[in-house]
Amino acid sequence: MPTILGQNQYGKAENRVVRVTRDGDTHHIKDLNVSVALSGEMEDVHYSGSNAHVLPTDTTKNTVFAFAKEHGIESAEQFGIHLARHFVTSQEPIKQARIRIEEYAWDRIATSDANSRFIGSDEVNHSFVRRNQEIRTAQITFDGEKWQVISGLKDLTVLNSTNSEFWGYVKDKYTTLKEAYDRILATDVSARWRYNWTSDEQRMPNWEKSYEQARKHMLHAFAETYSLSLQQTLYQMGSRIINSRSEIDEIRFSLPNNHHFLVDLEPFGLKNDNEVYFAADRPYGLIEGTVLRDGVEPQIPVDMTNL
Ligand SMILES: O=c1[nH]c(=O)c2[nH]c(=O)[nH]c2[nH]1
Repeated sequence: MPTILGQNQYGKAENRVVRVTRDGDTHHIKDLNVSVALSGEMEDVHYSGSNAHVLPTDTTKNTVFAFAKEHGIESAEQFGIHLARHFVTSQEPIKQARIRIEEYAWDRIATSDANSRFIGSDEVNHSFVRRNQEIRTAQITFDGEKWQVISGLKDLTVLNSTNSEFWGYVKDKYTTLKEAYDRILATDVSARWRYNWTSDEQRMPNWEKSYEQARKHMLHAFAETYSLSLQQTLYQMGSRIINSRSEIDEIRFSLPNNHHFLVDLEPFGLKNDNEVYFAADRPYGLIEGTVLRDGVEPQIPVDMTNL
């Protein structure tokens, strides 16, 4: 049977680059995991083994580290833009570059009481503690003309200990769930949002500010929504971001419902007045959805877990 080559891409995955910027005694760090995927005129290497069009994956790795020195890392998005532009414009056979980045945030360690970090007086200039689990993500794609930037975060764990209900749902012969009028609502937010910045002609968003603001709106909407379902909360979080940030047109969420079940303490003669819960880790409800600015076409993939 004759065969032909289909979609293909190559590059170095998971380049772990840590960039220290020294401002006198005060150091700043950016900690990234950068994956490069290049595609273009790569038929020959697959069909005949000719490497004439192949920039080695080893070189793509070196470029990541060299660019960390040469350009610094202002933001994950800006760093990805430098890299994508470089690969597409410097190598004729390369027609598209996709850069995926995870960023791990670090906080400064404060050496006196906990409040000092707000005052800033006792922060150690060069000692950091990794910020819980939350990971920032960015995917930058460039085809020589058009940009697509999808930023996001994952593992942002949030919980409301009240203001959440779930009732009025469909009941069939397999339904045992009791209606809840005051429950815990908890999830690990995974979100990806797409910028409407697509060309060098447009003014580039301030990536750091935009990330902070998107995260803030998401958290505020989670906290402020009196929730009748996680689906409703998802939509509130998404629409708050779209309505507040003109540079973002689309946002997709994947929200596990981290169930907290009230423990029956009757056998011990104790009343459980919404105080003691069993935090189940699986199975979990998985609520996913996209919120779009009216009139725009969705572009974030339905299964965005690899982004
Ligand atoms: O917020 C919820 N949405 C659901 O669709 C659902 N289904 C369920 O069993 N519990 C919940 N909670």
